[in-house]
Amino acid sequence: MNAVEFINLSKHYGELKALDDVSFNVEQGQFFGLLGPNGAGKSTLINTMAGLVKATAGHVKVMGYDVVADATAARRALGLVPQELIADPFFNIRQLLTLQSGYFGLRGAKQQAWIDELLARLSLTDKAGVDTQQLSGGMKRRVLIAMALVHRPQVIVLDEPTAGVDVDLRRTLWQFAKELHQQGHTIILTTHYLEEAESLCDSVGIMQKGQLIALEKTQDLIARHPYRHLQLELEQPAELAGLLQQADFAADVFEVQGLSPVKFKIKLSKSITTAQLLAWAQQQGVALADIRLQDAKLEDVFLNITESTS
Ligand SMILES: Nc1ncnc2c1ncn2[C@@H]1O[C@H](COP(=O)(O)OP(=O)(O)OP(=O)(O)O)[C@@H](O)[C@H]1O
Repeated sequence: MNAVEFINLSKHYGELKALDDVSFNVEQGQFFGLLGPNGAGKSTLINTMAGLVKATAGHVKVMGYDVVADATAARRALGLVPQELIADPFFNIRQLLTLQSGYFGLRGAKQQAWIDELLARLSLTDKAGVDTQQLSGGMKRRVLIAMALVHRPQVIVLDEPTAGVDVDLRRTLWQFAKELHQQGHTIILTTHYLEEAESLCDSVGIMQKGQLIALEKTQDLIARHPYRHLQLELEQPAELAGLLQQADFAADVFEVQGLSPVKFKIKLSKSITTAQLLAWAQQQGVALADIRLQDAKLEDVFLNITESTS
């Protein structure tokens, strides 16, 4: 089953197409990364899903419920952790979470037990009685997460949750997100930290200029990337770029970056083998102190895709 369906979704602001006929699905149980450069349309897509932005055309369904026609059911299935806290500053954290529970008709001891668990998991237990206006930025971020999860939504959306947060909160957050995912929740994450996306997300979608330009399992997307990087350290300084231009595999060498007179970073085709490189170095009389081949990372793939389509 699909957790979220985006169906021919468009959002125009005058001439600007913030979303331009976007169609794709996020399957139930996925940890999905929504990536894209600034202004690509990620927040617009998420806000449309949460019913905060009205689409110019098209539909969004959350757990089968249309976010406009079945707004209440769709809202109940979704937990959005926004980038900023928009809440009454004069409530303390527990009051805020109890109030939020009330919006979903959730009351009683069982709900208070869940609020206690959320507070504990997000290291907020000590602060439960503190007014939100007295909280630091990182604490407010924790409250936002608790508010989004208070009704145990099936689909959890984390919109740039780690922008500007400290290492501790980052770890807490990822650990919690992984556990929620293991418990069967679908997680949609937008982030500019591609290392995080690579390690957490089983699938990613890449947006650019309001369109979806890639949608794939993270590992398949990385495996399809034609390049990798070679780190070379030489015993003696040498004009490596010139020598590589003469090699019979020169057409597969894309970039030679000198890090020092003896250290080089080379972008090359995956078709070149280590054996080929060693044979070439020996033939040229280039003595190697160290050789390291590094497969592409999600960041390389992301830059390659977004640069080639911009
Ligand atoms: N309320 C609005 N009025 C006019 N234009 C808007 C509005 N909201 C967003 N836009 C424009 O829509 C485009 C997509 O913006 P959006 O915030 O969805 O991008 P994003 O991918 O989330 O970017 P970022 O990574 O910077 O958060 C941008 O060009 C933005 O300026």
